[in-house]
Amino acid sequence: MGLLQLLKGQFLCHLLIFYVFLVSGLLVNLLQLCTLPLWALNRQLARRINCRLGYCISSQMVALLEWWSGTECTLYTDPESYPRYGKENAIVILNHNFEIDFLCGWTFCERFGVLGTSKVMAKKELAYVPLIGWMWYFQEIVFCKRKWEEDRRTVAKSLQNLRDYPENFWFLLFCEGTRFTEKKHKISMEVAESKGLPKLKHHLLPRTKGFCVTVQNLRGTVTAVYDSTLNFRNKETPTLRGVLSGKKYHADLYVRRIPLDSVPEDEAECAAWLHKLYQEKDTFQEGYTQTGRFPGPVVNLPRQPWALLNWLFWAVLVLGPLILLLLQLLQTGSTLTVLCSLAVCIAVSGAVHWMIGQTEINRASSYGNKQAPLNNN
Ligand SMILES: CCCCC/C=C\C/C=C\CCCCCCCC(=O)SCCNC(=O)CCNC(=O)[C@H](O)C(C)(C)COP(=O)(O)OP(=O)(O)OC[C@H]1O[C@@H](n2cnc3c(N)ncnc32)[C@H](O)[C@@H]1OP(=O)(O)O
Ligand SMILES: CCCCCCCCCCCCCCCCCC(=O)OC[C@@H](O)COP(=O)(O)O
Repeated sequence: MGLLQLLKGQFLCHLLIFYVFLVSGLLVNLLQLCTLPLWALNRQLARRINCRLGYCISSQMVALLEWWSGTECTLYTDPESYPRYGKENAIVILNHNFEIDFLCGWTFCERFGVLGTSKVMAKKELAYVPLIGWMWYFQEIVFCKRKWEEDRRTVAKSLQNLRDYPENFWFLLFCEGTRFTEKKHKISMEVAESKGLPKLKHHLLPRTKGFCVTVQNLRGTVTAVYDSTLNFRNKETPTLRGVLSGKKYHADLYVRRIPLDSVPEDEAECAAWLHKLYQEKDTFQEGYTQTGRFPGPVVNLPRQPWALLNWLFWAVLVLGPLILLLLQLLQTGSTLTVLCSLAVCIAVSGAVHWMIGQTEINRASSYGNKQAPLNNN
């Protein structure tokens, strides 16, 4: 094991990385708060500023994946569609099997220049995650409670807000609604059976309402659906803890561009269209498990330096004062101040632990663990 690799596994390094993330994130959240009056005066300018501020936070996690862990992300896609990525508004559909799938999604956003504007339909609970959840509020992320009676109005309203968004954005939908577990898979296949739908091997049965409401509300704003299927080589099961410890993973992503015009307008037809799409996705995953690759050619998409430069900027800004403080503490600090500093370190490491916990599948919600009652409206 090289010295660098040894260093990447050290708790002190993780603490420093998290310190930069935490302090810079809080500063960015504060700046975002300061833009509140601007929303009333010049909404479009406020949105553009918030995209860039949000980028300062999310790109730190991308830098962690690309530069710290050195994870490789390979894109399989049709070279004719490729030039349009990042230059149009799109709905992205992604399978939800991995703890770092959102991070791989962000990496692709970064490479196509839409990281600051990336959007998602996220469960409401994530709005309360410090830094990321607070940042999302200013980035106009669409939150849902996964209770259709309540979501149908609020989700449509949030989607309508995006109709005059000033920059190109990708809107991510995990139509399965929750992360894949064997138990959730078994139950959702019972639902599939009761609806006369073919069984899926690698996906949960997609929830169609969020997709249909998104298409209805963003038609005319979004031009395509990017059907994206993610997997990892050699049956890797990547984790955020692994990434933080410098473990290198190999992600493969297959993207098909589907013009939005070909998605039916009628709700029942739209739902059937989505079910068919997931059956196709399932065959791609099956092919991947058999051959280790997706159909279609590989497009070379090198990592960009911006995420790393952003991290270095914030690291210089917030680590300098910390080092000065620590030196002063060592010279003049009483036992009490040293103990207080230790307590702060313990609190910070507790915060990392809790935030990483949000990404862990074994701490996933119970959503999808039992059949929701059949809904006819
Ligand atoms: C490639 C590049 C990538 C680019 C990345 C771009 C952007 C990145 C940006 C950010 C990255 C950060 C990512 C953060 C991740 C956070 C993600 C989440 O939080 S996922 C969870 C939240 N999102 C969703 O749930 C979306 C999908 N859900 C829906 O669409 C739902 O319909 C809903 C709108 C949320 C409503 O939920 P509800 O529970 O009320 O669902 P339904 O009404 O749909 O449920 C009833 C329906 O489902 C059938 N049913 C019952 N039980 C099950 C079951 N166990 N499994 C499947 N289906 C079930 C039931 O019969 C009803 O069927 P029907 O609709 O036909 O009546
Ligand atoms: C440089 C950065 C260093 C940072 C170190 C640690 C930072 C930790 C940051 C935590 C970020 C939290 C973002 C949460 C995104 C989680 C996405 C996710 O996967 O949500 C799950 C939902 O889709 C479904 O929920 P379930 O029903 O499966 O339950």
